[in-house]
Amino acid sequence: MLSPSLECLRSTGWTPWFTSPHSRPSGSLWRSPSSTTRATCRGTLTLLQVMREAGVHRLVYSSSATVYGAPQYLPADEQHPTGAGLTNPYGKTKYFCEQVMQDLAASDKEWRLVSLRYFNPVGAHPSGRIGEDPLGPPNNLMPFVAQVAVGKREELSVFGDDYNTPDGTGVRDYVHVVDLAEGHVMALDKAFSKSFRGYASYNLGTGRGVSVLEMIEAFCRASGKPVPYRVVGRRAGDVASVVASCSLAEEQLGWRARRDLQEMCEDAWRWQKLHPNGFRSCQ
Ligand SMILES: CC(=O)N[C@H]1[C@@H](OP(=O)(O)OP(=O)(O)OC[C@H]2O[C@@H](n3ccc(=O)[nH]c3=O)[C@H](O)[C@@H]2O)O[C@H](CO)[C@H](O)[C@@H]1O
Repeated sequence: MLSPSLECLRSTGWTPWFTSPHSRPSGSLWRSPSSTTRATCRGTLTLLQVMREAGVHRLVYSSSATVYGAPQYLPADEQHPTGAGLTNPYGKTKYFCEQVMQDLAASDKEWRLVSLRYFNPVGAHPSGRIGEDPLGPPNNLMPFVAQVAVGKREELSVFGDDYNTPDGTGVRDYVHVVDLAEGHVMALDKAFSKSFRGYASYNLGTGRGVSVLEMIEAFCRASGKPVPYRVVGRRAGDVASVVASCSLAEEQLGWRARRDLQEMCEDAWRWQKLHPNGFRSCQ
């Protein structure tokens, strides 16, 4: 199993490797926690093993704000404890992989490992040609809202309005996918910089919290379409608020999110409107 990957790594030699979440997780991860663990942990461990065998030591890793669990303070910075009170299996796998990378970096000074803790990636490429195409009903908020706006689904279920937040609905730090992509370029620069060795993690968010109701309102404004919704019970594993402190990424990577909520909604809507059936609409 390892040999084709090993060959590929050896031939490229210097290439840093990314590993991404196997899919946008959420409700589905509760239905099959063991496959989430298998896909995320086994894939990362195999990749690290193959990299070591091939003498490739640079990696930009896709981690998640979920490693903070229910945050003890906000905005959560990189010093915030991780691993305690994790609310879902996906967060546990990301925490575990981060721990393995820290141990590797401590055991061998050749490693240069950069872990990016994504907050809530949303939006689409501004061209409207690349966007999110969930398989089945979307588990995450923005793609669901987009499918309601385009008429594919009747209404959104708002998971709880009794949280300790300004309007009672969950607050998250949504970040435009293009900002996120730019964060990866900066992280690559870091992995290649002469002064960097070992392991570092960075939050990628905006530092601004947005509630579910604010998101619905912003999407209606961007699309000019209504988004009917109904408040239902809380979703298992959800926390009230998660907001990033991104000053470390700004200081050490030179990265800052530049796109606001309106732009996230406009770009997601452009993609959804042009591709009501996702990538199948491209054929
Ligand atoms: C519990 C859970 O699975 N958390 C995952 C979900 O985080 P999040 O729960 O942060 O993201 P999300 O987009 O699923 O939900 C954002 C907010 O919208 C609310 N909401 C969401 C969908 C919906 O149909 N109605 C609704 O009200 C939800 O309760 C939350 O307050 O996605 C992240 C990636 O982006 C991480 O993978 C998290 O592990």
